[in-house]
Amino acid sequence: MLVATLSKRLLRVGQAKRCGLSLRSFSDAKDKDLVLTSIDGDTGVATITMNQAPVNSLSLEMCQAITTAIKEVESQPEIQSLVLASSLPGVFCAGLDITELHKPDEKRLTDFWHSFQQIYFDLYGSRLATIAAIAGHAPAAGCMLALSCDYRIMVSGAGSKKPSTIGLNETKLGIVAPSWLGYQYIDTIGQRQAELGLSLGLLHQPEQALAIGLVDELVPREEVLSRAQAEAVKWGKIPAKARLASKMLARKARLDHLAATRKEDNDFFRSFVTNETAQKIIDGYLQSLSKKKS
Ligand SMILES: CCCCC/C=C\CCC/C=C/CC(=O)SCCNC(=O)CCNC(=O)[C@H](O)C(C)(C)COP(=O)(O)OP(=O)(O)OC[C@H]1O[C@@H](n2cnc3c(N)ncnc32)[C@H](O)[C@@H]1OP(=O)(O)O
Repeated sequence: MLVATLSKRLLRVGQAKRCGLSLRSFSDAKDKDLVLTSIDGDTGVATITMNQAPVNSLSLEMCQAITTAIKEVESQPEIQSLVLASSLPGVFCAGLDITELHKPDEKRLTDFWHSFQQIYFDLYGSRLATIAAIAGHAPAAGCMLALSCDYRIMVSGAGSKKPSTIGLNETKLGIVAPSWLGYQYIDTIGQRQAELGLSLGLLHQPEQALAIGLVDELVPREEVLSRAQAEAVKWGKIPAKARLASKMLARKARLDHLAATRKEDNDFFRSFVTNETAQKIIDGYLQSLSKKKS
């Protein structure tokens, strides 16, 4: 459906190359592709679409695929803006893939957290203007992806029986968000709302998320992607160097801090997750997710 809706406006690889662009289009995508990248040939806006059913959870491979896609787009000097979207109806990204944390292999766990940190560097620090098209749930690390963008457009909850939610719900699971993610939250919604949200593990419905500044706009579901792409065109027209310098005013110190403490952060994560108590929590949480289904 998404492919059909968009393909008219997207470049095939050959066309992209003739325009000096060399990204894959949706029409070249294989079902196994974890993310799909396309460029609108008219506007030059790139769209990276997360495509890992059922919930776009961030496995090691998914994190690496997102990073590769961002780097691929960034390597095209003509492209100034990027939309991050999901191909799944109702879910933007369910956060970290919890199965990565369950009885983990230490080496893979280290690589996994490294790849998650890398998304923070690549997306939060991107030279591109980045717009999140949040047409579904975005808990925890899913919220982090949205927070790492410059502008967030979410599906409206009006009239929906089960509105999508966004927020950092880690404490509800008995865990704590890493400090760099916590600071992203504070920097975006302010100290008080972040304290409330983090302490209570709140997942906000769209109207509440808009009220506290966690997202910037709400639109009906069918308009989320097109509205994000239109916003990306607007951001792409701002002089790039000035736009990037302004972004870095707010973000550079945070990025530098994680760069300087990256290994400690990974060591802490690894020792936290492999601890027996955390493993019990993770085990229980995985069971509760599958029980919910049955
Ligand atoms: C939990 C302990 C972690 C310990 C970590 C320790 C240290 C520090 C790290 C701190 C940072 C954490 C950041 C995170 O991102 S933690 C992950 C938080 N994410 C969530 O709590 C979301 C969980 N998922 C949901 O709430 C829902 O799935 C949903 C996103 C609202 C979508 O709902 P729905 O459409 O109804 O889909 P289902 O619930 O039926 O799920 C379908 C399918 O997907 C599996 N699944 C869902 N989420 C995850 C996930 N995050 N990781 C892996 N798998 C997930 C779910 O189990 C179903 O699978 P089956 O079809 O096989 O049953």
